[in-house]
Amino acid sequence: MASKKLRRAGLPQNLCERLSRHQITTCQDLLRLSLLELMKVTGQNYWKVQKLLNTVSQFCAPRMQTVYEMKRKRTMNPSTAFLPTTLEDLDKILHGGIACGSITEITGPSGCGKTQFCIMMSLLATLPTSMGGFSGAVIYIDTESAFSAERLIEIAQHRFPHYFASEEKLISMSSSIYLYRELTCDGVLKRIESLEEEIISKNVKLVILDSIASVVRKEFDTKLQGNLRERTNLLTKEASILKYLAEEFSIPVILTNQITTWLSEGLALQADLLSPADDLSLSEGPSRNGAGESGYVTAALGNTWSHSVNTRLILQYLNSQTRQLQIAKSPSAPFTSFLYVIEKSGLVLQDSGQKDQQCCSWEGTNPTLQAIKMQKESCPSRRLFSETHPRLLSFPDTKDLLLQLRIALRCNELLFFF
Ligand SMILES: Nc1ncnc2c1ncn2[C@@H]1O[C@H](COP(=O)(O)OP(=O)(O)OP(=O)(O)O)[C@@H](O)[C@H]1O
Repeated sequence: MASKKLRRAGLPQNLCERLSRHQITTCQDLLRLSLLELMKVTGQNYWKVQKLLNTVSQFCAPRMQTVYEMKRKRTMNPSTAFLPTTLEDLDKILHGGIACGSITEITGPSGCGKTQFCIMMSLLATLPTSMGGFSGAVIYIDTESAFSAERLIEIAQHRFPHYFASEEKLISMSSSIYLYRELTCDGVLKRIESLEEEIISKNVKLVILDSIASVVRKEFDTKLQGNLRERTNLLTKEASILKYLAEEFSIPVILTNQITTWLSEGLALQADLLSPADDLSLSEGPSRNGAGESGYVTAALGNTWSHSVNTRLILQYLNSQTRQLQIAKSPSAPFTSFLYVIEKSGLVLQDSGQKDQQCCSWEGTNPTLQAIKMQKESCPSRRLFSETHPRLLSFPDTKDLLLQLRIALRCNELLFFF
């Protein structure tokens, strides 16, 4: 990764200092220079500069490893491969919890518990290894000013009442969570770019970005020409840095995302404006299944972004109390869903009697249809958006429909409207 700091490449200290006086601090800065320029800034001869270039190139080139090495590392130290969520059944299906070395996205409508999940995970990462934690620090990038220190303490005291009985433990836990409030895209990118050194110096074992979508959606109106490309470039850059950090330090990276409702003909409505009472079904991927379903809810930020995340967990409402957690995308776990509630101790899965856990094979099935089918089966009383709002979807002019829908939502007059 070219943004790696030269100081980490094993170059002599005096050379690093000399280069930094010329604003050359990363591999990228150095590799951009010609041999002649390098000879000038380093004061070294042609051969030494050639050697320097080789060292730096090798340092930032991606390293190859065999599957055997990968497997051996995980077998030798299985507790470092996953961060347990302490939601037992979920951990079992995920082979131990949130995977290290990759990006996990938590997506869902507003208020369904994404931030609660992140706060809970940040607490869990600080726990000692004997309790399933990573005994490390956490970097929490908050783009919505949603993080609550009081809530963190409440979850800690109710989830682990014995361990957090003393104030000392609470202080130690809360001092290992480093919170950054970044309210602009530029701020988020700069923060992500500067994480490498912090991860090393603070012994960081988990990075959380809550949420990736909010700043991006605020700043990029994708209806304007060129904005979509710029937004995709930014997201791809952020994803690639976060993936690099996850892999390089073998830590989990958790991001939250919002949802978008797609109506027919590609018109999108930001569904995070909607409340649970609006009873929108949430499915992963497009639900145009030929049955005339022209409205669906999906994770925001588009298709390219969807490919950037390794694991996607969807949180959604079933009713005002009970919610559903779905493993919607995972390289190693099947599509599964669980029921959960949010309590003082954070997210709690419903007991096995009420648990809504179903596994299915993806082979030979359309994942979208499978998701919709499972959702219908798991809660027959809930119906798809297109079923509950047939008149809405047969509205002749989609632009007009969208306008009316937005007005109805703002005026809280959905019932009247329908
Ligand atoms: N102390 C608590 N006890 C029980 N439930 C709580 C408590 N605090 C918050 N909640 C629940 O958590 C919900 C808020 O969840 P959260 O803040 O994680 O939403 P979110 O998915 O991050 O939403 P957004 O996308 O708008 O940020 C509340 O609606 C409430 O149901």
